[in-house]
Amino acid sequence: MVATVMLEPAGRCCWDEPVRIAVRGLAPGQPVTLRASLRDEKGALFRAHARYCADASGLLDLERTPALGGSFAGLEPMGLFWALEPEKPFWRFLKRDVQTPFAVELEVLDGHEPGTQRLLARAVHERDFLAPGVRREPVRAGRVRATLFLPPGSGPFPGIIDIYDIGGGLLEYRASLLAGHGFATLALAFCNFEDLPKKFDTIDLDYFEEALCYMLQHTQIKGPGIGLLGISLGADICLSMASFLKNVSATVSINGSGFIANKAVRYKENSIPQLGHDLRRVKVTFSGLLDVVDVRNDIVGGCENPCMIPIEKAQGPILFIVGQDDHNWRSEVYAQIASERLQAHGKEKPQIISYPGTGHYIEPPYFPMCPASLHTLLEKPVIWGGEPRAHSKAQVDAWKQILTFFTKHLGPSPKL
Ligand SMILES: CCCCCCCCCCCCCC(=O)SCCNC(=O)CCNC(=O)[C@H](O)C(C)(C)COP(=O)(O)OP(=O)(O)OC[C@H]1O[C@@H](n2cnc3c(N)ncnc32)[C@H](O)[C@@H]1OP(=O)(O)O
Repeated sequence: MVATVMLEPAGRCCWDEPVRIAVRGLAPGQPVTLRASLRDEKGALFRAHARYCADASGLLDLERTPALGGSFAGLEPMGLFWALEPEKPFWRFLKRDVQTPFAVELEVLDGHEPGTQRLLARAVHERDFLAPGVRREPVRAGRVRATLFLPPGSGPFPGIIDIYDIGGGLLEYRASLLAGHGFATLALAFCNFEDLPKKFDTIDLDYFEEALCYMLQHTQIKGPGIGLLGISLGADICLSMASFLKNVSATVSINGSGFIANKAVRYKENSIPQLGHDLRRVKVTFSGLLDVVDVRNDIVGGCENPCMIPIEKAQGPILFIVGQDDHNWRSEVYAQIASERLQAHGKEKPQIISYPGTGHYIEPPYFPMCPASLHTLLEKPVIWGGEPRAHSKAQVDAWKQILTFFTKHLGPSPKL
C-alpha cells in the first residue's frame, strides 16, 4: 500500500489554527521520520523533524502518537511547526507579506536513521495570514503609516491598534490574524518605515493619538473606545497611550515593562523621563551570546518611581501577558510593580497571566520561538529566553486569553 499524508483541514488553514496530520498506508509498527520545512520571504530555511512508529494498523496520527525524538519528543500534534528552527543563526521567524501563505513541506521518510531514508510520501500545507474575506488596506493618513485589516462584512467591528517593538518597520502578521477573529486591526508603524524616522529619541504620543483618531472616525469601526495590543517597547507605548489618551477601552501588554526605558515619552505638557541603563551589566552567556536582562537601572521608589507610566490614569482594564523567562527585561517583576501601582492608586488588581519557561517574543500560536537574534540597539545577538515547548504552549494560551479579553471589553464582532 502507498503511504499518504492526510491533513485536516485539507490543503490550507490560517497560521494560528491547528492542523491534524496523519499518515495512512504504513506497515504495522513501521518506524518513520516526519520532516517539515519552509522558506521565509528572505529565502531563509526553517526545518523540524521527529521520529515516530505507526500503530498496529499502519496508521500514524500525530494527535495520538507521541514523537520518539528529533526536534521534540512526546505527544505534540503541532510540534513540526513550533519546533521549526532557522538554518541561519539568530534568524527570527517573521511573515513579511501577509497576502501570501507560508508553504510548509511535509515529508514522510522510511526509518529513523538520518541520511539513508527513502521518501515515502510528501504533502504541501499552506498556512495563511489572511482569513477568507479579510481586507487589507494600506493607511497613509496625515502622519500615520499603517495597515488596516477589516474582517469580512460591513461591521461595525471592534477595533484594535497593534504595535511591535524597537526594531520598527511595519509587521502585519499579528494584526492580519486578529482580523480573522472579527477585530478591525491596525498594524501601526512608528519608526524605520517609509518616511518615518529611522531612529528616534522621544516617543511622541501625538503620533499615536492621530492613529487612534483614525480608528475612531472609521465608519466600519465600533466606538466609543479602541483596544491596544503591544509587545515589548510596543507594550509600553500602548500603556502610555492608555494613560494619556481618551477612548482606549482595553490594553494588552505582552512583556512590556510599565517603565520608560531609554526613550522619553511626551504628550502635550506631560513627559516621562527615561529609567536609563548601564551597559556594564550586560552579561555574556556560556554560548558567547549577550544577556541584557539586568541592564536597566534599579527602580528606586518602586511603583512611585518617576519613570513609571501613570497607568492608574487608564480608563479601561489592562491585561499583562508575561514570560517568566523573558531575558529582555524582568517582565514578571515589572507586572507585579504595575499591579502594586494600580492598587496603590485605588484601582482594581489587574489580570496578570504569567507563563513559565516563556521568553520575550510571545507571538501568535505555532510561531517557532526566537531564542536569540540581533538587538537593534546593541547591534549584536542577544538571548530572549524561553524553552521551546513551554513557550509554544504559552503562545497558544495567550492568544486565546487576548481574544477573550478584547471580546469582553470591546464587545463581540457582528455576526456575518
Ligand atoms: C544599547 C542597548 C541596550 C540594551 C537594552 C537597553 C534597555 C532597554 C531599552 C530598549 C527597550 C526596547 C524594548 C524592546 O523593544 S526589546 C526588543 C528588541 N528588539 C529588537 O531589537 C528588534 C530586532 N529587530 C529585528 O528583529 C528586525 O527589525 C526585523 C527582523 C524585525 C527586521 O527588520 P527590517 O524589516 O527592518 O529588516 P530588513 O529587511 O531591512 O533587514 C535589515 C537587517 O535585519 C536583519 N534581519 C532581517 N530579517 C531578519 C530576521 N527575520 N531575523 C533576524 N534578522 C533579520 C538582517 O541582518 C538584515 O540585514 P541584511 O542581512 O539584509 O543586510
